[in-house]
Amino acid sequence: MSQDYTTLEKIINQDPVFGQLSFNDHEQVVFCNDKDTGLKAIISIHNTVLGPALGGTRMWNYDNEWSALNDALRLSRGMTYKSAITGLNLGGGKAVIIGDAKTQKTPEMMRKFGEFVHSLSGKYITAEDVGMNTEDMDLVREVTPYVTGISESKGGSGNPSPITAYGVFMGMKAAAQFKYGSDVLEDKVIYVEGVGHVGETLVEYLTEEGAKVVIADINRERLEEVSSKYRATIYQGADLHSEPMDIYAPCALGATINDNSINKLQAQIIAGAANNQLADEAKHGMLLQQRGIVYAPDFLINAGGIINVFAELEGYDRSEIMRKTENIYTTTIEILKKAADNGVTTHTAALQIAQARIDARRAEHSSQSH
Ligand SMILES: NC(=O)c1ccc[n+]([C@@H]2O[C@H](COP(=O)([O-])OP(=O)(O)OC[C@H]3O[C@@H](n4cnc5c(N)ncnc54)[C@H](O)[C@@H]3O)[C@@H](O)[C@H]2O)c1
Repeated sequence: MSQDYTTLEKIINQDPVFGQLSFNDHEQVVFCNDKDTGLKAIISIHNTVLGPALGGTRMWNYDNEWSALNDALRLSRGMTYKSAITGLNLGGGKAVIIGDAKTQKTPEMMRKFGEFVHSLSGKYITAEDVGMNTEDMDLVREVTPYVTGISESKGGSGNPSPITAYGVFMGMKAAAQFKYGSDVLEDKVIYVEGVGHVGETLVEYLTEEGAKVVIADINRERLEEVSSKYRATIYQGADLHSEPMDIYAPCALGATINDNSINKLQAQIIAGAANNQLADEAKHGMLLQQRGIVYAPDFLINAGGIINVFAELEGYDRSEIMRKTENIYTTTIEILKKAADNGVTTHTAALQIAQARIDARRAEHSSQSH
């Protein structure tokens, strides 16, 4: 069941914190408030069984605080499974800052946020997400070592988005191999929704391969820029999800596969970078399965970025990062097959593998402590 957190009555009638549906065994949630800088942030630590909770910080002008909390909870849970399925020794965490990244973000705010991250002593390690860039992470680095995705000039690995895009491209090709028996994307009509850091590089890969790429974004400047660079067609209509297409690549925010969009979708494959694409994992995953639409699980195919920032912690080796990211192709094929063989949704198949790894590590920990 998807959660409706938009009416006050519904919020009051549910237990407003631990009882809400996005709360799913999260270990710790930290509310960060600083009047001087205007910082209002939520750090959500979902799980640290496999290692410290690593996940980016998103700055977004949320409709309300409830919506921000839900985003943090859902995103941090996704990070747990992303790292687990990718074989990284990391837990899942994520932070959100409430506000407009264009007009409200200041260096003072970023440093203050860094102090809150530091107060968790490494249990949570941050990075960039929507509304953040490497310069912001450099500011956080001034006050805490628990940050990744800092500039190359400062010893970091820089912007992880191109690697994320490469992983999404690999996942998309794997889904095409599974669906069409060929992973060649030439002439496929592919809609990329959101041409920000990841979307743009994905468009580059797709146009290089000769796909017919259509792009959509709420930011007109981005559209013009990406369109002129890669000769991608700008979507002019008002209802992208109902357009005839082969592949839909959600690369903006989450939950675009929802009650409104799902029955209109004409794509045969969904493969994109956005986190939490399914508004309701069980229900919408099942509907996609019933409609024969191959859904490449988001947390599996968008793991390139976390592979990249993890390498920053472990010692940066670009060729190893690219190899691990390329491996998303093989893992995606395995998961799509597993889902088909077992009659479960692709999301469930991926989740089961990730959960098994966490459970095994938890069992190891508890046997060691007895
Ligand atoms: N950057 C990474 O390495 C990385 C890694 C894993 C997952 N992701 C996820 O991928 C997605 C994109 O990340 P990014 O770093 O490219 O972010 P970004 O902020 O650079 O780009 C997002 C783009 O989406 C556009 N957008 C927002 N709402 C939209 C809407 N309703 N319709 C169309 N366009 C819309 C924005 O204008 C922007 O251009 C996010 O969901 C993020 O969480 C990113």
